Amino acid sequence: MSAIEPDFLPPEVESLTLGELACWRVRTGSAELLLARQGAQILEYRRHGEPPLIWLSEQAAFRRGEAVRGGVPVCWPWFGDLGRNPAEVAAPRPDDAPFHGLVRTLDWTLVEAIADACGVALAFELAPQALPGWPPATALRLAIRVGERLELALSSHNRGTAPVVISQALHSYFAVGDVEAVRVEGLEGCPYIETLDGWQRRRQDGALSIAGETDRIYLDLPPRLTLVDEAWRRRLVLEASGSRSAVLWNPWLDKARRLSQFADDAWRRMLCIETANAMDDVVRLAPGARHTLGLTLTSAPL
Ligand SMILES: O=P(O)(O)OC[C@H]1O[C@H](O)[C@H](O)[C@@H](O)[C@@H]1O
Repeated sequence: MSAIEPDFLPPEVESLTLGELACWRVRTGSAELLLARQGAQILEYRRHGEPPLIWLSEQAAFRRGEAVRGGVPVCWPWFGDLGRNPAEVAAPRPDDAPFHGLVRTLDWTLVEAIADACGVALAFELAPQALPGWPPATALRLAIRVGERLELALSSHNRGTAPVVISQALHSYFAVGDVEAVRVEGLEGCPYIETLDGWQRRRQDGALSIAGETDRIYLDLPPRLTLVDEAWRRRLVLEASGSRSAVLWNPWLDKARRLSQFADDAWRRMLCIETANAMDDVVRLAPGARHTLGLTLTSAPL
């Protein structure tokens, strides 16, 4: 695994520094992507002449050791509170287990940046030994393809001799015109865990509208979810692979005031739909096995 030297980046990829973070801006004929080395975190994605698809907080702080609010933080090798995960995920438990795992604040290595007629392909890697306190030898690679659409593929490869169980998420913050005028289709009839009411198991009735704080883990999902945005007259289509679960999150008014890097009224402009492997959908990797969590994002006018 060797890092790409800045001189070998294609002209579509520009290095820049935002606050304390090394970043890249990728410009293709159809879209622009901003991303940080820390966490291999996508910060923003927009197609030319359109509002952003992936939201970046107006109060984003670009600090070392802290995930940037917005974009697509990678949650791995556990999602959320480790203590809430199935016991098999919690097995190699570090003493101080941060929320959303270990990798969103580490520096990944950019190992690939290739431009072609359709866009730009990038890949980041994180070596197994990068995770002190978490012994399983599991290598991570995040492949990103940016152009007319955005494609993400997060691969976990168990290079050790013991099985590894992980939970994870591509914690995508989607930009919306007005969260009170969106609905999410594809969840109908699916079971979910209502984390705001004792982690009870419930079942979704109809499409989901957002009318208050929302923090749910949906299970048994179909591959396609659609975010219908009436205010911006567009639909975002999320095609997941290697995943049957997703976390739907909006902090609403009260939690917005408690969140870091988040304006009091920013809840109205975002909705997280986090393509995941969570709870019943955790990933079991036998020695030598590999799993890829994928998301393809497209959008079309309503
Ligand atoms: O503030 P963070 O650690 O980035 O977490 C932000 C959010 O992530 C997920 O969506 C969780 O389900 C939420 O409960 C949490 O508030």
